Amino acid sequence: MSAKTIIEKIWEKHTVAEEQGKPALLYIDLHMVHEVTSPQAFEGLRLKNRDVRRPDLTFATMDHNVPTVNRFTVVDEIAQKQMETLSANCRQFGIEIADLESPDQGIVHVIGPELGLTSPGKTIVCGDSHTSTHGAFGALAFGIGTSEVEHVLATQTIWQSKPKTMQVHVEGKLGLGISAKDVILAIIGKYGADFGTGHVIEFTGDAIRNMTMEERMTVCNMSIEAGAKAGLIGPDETTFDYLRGRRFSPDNFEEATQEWSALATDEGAEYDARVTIAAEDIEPQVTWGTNPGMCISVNKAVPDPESMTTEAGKKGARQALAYMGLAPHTPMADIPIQHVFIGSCTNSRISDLRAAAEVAKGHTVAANVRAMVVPGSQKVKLQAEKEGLDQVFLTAGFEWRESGCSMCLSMNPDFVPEGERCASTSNRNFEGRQGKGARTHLVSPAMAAAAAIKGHFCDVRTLETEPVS
Ligand SMILES: CC(C)[C@H](C(=O)O)[C@@H](O)C(=O)O
Ligand code: SF4
Repeated sequence: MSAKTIIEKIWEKHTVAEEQGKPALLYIDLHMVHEVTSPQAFEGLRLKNRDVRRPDLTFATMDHNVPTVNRFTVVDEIAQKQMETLSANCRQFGIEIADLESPDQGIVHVIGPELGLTSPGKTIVCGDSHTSTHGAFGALAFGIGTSEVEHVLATQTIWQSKPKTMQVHVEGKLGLGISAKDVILAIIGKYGADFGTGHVIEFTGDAIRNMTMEERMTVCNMSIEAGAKAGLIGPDETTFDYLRGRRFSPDNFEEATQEWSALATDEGAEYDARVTIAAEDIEPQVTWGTNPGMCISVNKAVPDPESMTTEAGKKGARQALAYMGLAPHTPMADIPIQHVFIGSCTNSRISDLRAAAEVAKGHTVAANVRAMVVPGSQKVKLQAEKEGLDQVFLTAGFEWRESGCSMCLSMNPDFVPEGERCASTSNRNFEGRQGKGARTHLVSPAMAAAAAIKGHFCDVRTLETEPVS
């Protein structure tokens, strides 16, 4: 038998039907649902008089539209309608939902792993691009469109063309104070925002192996920002330790771990493409432009579009700098910010909040800065409050919010006003992402907290920090 990657192993185990040169029909083990991309899909089922094939493999939450202050007072009519519709659909079709009153509510990609719904070897889909987050557990997890949501609801399968495979190898050891966010930004910065197109990425190497599950989720979350279909990491003891005892983890857990271990990419298996990056070269990253590939070390200056190697690159950089209101050669550390957002499915888990609190403790948010911390789920919020992190943030002058997608995208009351600048721990810095004319700079939680305190970007490694517990 030939050597296989974990990607091929999961693919083959889930193929229901396949014809040469055509997409394959894949079985889906877990379907996560949220309020934005599901209403039409459920409506489609009703119109065709169909049922949900496996409500037990479907799980819903509300996250995008949820206000993070006074969450029960939704002023936006569309938001209110989408949330009500999701509740009604889940009632009608017998799907479990983590609604606003549930202690399980949170961003869909935060709660899946928390509940143990996400596990190695599964095929996982959701009408949401950052479904790749779940790949951190060695699952094949990818975003789908609304018509595909309907197809999965009705059949528990999906048509998919076989993706190519790519290995992204992060060699060596990360420097002190370098986070998973810096790693994924540096990879996308080095190879561009589309190098993964058509591929599923497997992240490998010591730097990845040494990461916690939460850090691995940050890396896989942003594989979609490299253009990839999905990103994953082979499961190991770190994965099993995280999942042991979670609500939906299998009863025969130890047996399951043996099966999961067998998913590992075989020695000698070949990928369609391979790139590497040296961990020790990675510095704290900040984006300067309007896609996640436009990023650089905080200790460098805004690049000169004229230094780009292609005409398209020059044009793209010129446009990005015009939108961002930045001049070439400005040191990144000199750029003042007015907003800080610590949250999103990339960086709103407990370890992210701990990292930010460690920087914030004993400091005060700069006078001209509005900074907010938005936990990814109610569970994260509760845990943070148990540890006193909310008090650390509040004392330093940060706002402490309820869980949801919040300022990651302006689909709820949290947004950045036109022309203003935000240091954000989210995953997308596209034009208008955090509000019309808003200027987004992607950073890690520690770097965001440091920017909040200084009022401009700074290398977090140069700040004095205090342990929070
Ligand atoms: C609203 C949703 C469809 C969207 C996505 O697919 O990713 C959102 O989560 C995002 O991050 O842009
Ligand atoms: S936090 Fe942001 S990226 Fe994640 S699902 Fe919500 S809107 Fe999308």
